[in-house]
Amino acid sequence: MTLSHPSVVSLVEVAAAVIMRPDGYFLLTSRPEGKPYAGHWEFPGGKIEEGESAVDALSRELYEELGIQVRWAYPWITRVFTYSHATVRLHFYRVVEWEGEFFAREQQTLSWQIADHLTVSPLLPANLPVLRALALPPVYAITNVAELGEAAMLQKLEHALQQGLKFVQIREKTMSSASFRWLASEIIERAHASQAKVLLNSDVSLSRELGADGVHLTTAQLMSLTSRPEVPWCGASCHNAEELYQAEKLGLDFVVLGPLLPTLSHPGIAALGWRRFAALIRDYSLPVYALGGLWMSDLAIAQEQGGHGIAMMRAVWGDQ
Ligand SMILES: Nc1nc2c([nH]c(=O)n2[C@@H]2O[C@H](COP(=O)(O)OP(=O)(O)OP(=O)(O)O)[C@@H](O)[C@H]2O)c(=O)[nH]1
Repeated sequence: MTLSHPSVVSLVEVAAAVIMRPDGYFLLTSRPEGKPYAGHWEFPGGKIEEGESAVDALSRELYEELGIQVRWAYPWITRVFTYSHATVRLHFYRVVEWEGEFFAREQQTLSWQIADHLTVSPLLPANLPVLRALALPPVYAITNVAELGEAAMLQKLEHALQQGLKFVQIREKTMSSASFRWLASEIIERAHASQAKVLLNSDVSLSRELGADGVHLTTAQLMSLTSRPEVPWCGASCHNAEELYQAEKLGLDFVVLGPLLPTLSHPGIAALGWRRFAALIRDYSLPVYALGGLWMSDLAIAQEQGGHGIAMMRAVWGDQ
């Protein structure tokens, strides 16, 4: 027998789908008349029934609502949100393969959208951070002037931007302040010309001064801060559950979790491996980049394990 208590708020478990086309567009649907928040835009999905897994609920709902059969979906982020009518825990999945033609079986309106340029509104309030998460690219490149030198670093950056790189962290611990400023300005200018975002490692005020898109916090900064720095985008380096929890508490936009495999930059540090990575981020609310000894070909496995993408310091710059 279950005893209910007035102070215990029941949690409604929901599975929601980011149905992602190869061009980056995803499907939003408008909530039909008669439901709470009718007319608001949401990701297709619905409540998980008793005894049902989240992924089974997702498949069932997408068939009922849209007439498609899910072929490949992986877990992404999980967010809890309190409405006046209920507290919901939304298990977001990215659906990348499906069969069948889309058909609005519940009189909803369908619209394919891209994160940075949404043309429909209003969204369900719980979905605003989800849209921000979707604006984060899958590959996060970390600069490596220490090994490449400045000229080669800039040349490799140009090449990677042409190949579609959209997210860069400038992390140079041994450069003089003047050289660092020069290099950072050059990187920001080139990246912005390609609509790529640039974060500076650790320095909030320099990031603002140089017009970067935000800051990547070191683990020590993450653990000592009591509030999120006021920058457009803010991520942090994490290695364990305690650090992941702190990043969530500060309301950061994403984290990098590693090392996945042993790396040259952090010799002797125990590697997590994919199983531990997946366990640490199960039901986590922020997008997570896997880091440490990875190649571009590891992106698929990182996403299968619930990651948002991969971060790379060496492999991303190639040997061109
Ligand atoms: N499907 C979906 N639900 C969302 C999203 N964001 C969000 O806050 N929710 C909330 O999650 C809950 C899902 O309930 P629902 O009404 O869609 O579920 P359902 O299809 O099983 O409907 P039903 O109540 O008619 O059986 C609602 O409280 C809704 O407000 C979203 O992006 N997609």
